[in-house]
Amino acid sequence: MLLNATDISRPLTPPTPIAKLQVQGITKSFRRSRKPLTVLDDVNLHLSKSEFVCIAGASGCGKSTLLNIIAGLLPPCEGQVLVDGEPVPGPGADRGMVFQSYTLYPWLTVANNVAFGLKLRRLPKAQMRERVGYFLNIVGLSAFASAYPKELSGGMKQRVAIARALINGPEVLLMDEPFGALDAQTKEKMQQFMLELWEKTRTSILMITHDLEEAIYLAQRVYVMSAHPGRIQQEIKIDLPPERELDLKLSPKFIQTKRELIESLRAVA
Ligand SMILES: Nc1ncnc2c1ncn2[C@@H]1O[C@H](COP(=O)(O)OP(=O)(O)OP(=O)(O)O)[C@@H](O)[C@H]1O
Repeated sequence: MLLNATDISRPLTPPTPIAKLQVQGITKSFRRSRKPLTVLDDVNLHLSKSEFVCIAGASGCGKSTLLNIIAGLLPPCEGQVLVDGEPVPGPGADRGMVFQSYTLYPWLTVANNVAFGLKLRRLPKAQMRERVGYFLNIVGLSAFASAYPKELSGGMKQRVAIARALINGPEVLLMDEPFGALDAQTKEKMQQFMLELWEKTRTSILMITHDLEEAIYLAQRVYVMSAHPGRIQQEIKIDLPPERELDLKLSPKFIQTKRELIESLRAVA
């Protein structure tokens, strides 16, 4: 279902009474050649509890900038980010982040990479071991606890990064093109893995992707961003069953949804 943005200064779908994540009026400018460049202009969106939402948009429209602001890694010029109705002043354990590039520490084992955030929180060792074991099991890497990142495939590295983000019990998992560097087959496996993970954990997930099929396959809603400046232009509700197998990608409804999304992206190009 395609919702047109008649007034982009307002959120397209009103958030549930208290959204898990709310982005209100975010504007961001950078200085380029001594002139201000507005990259994001009055961006509003929300993520409900246990929802999986994707953001799609042309390269350079400000998706990563937006996600970095939500993560608290960049300050906005205007606007605010709220988690459970509370404004967040900077980075926090309530928002876990997974980046496109592999960000594991090469000198640490898989288990120690996953445990890294917990070590900063000085949890007791036994509790730490138990939590690491639990999340390694969730991402299917129990057998690789003692391996080093160089011994892992790209998909396995991203599963470690996801476990590392989840172990801190974030309210929201933020993912910036996490499978962008993977080959098509591994990517499909990771998409299935993400759906299984989401079913198991019901974590609220906000994910950026260039891949329209990926967005439709994974998300319940897709925000389409326009560029120069970056704005939320449209919101597409993905009206597909919650249980999704790969064959769904060949169904008429999936193809129709993809067509809507392509047209939506063309309209904002
Ligand atoms: N620190 C910075 N200083 C100046 N300009 C920046 C900075 N960071 C991002 N930009 C500019 O902001 C715009 C948006 O960049 P951003 O990386 O957020 O886009 P994107 O939609 O994530 O792109 P892609 O899909 O290619 O990753 C680009 O024009 C980029 O050059």
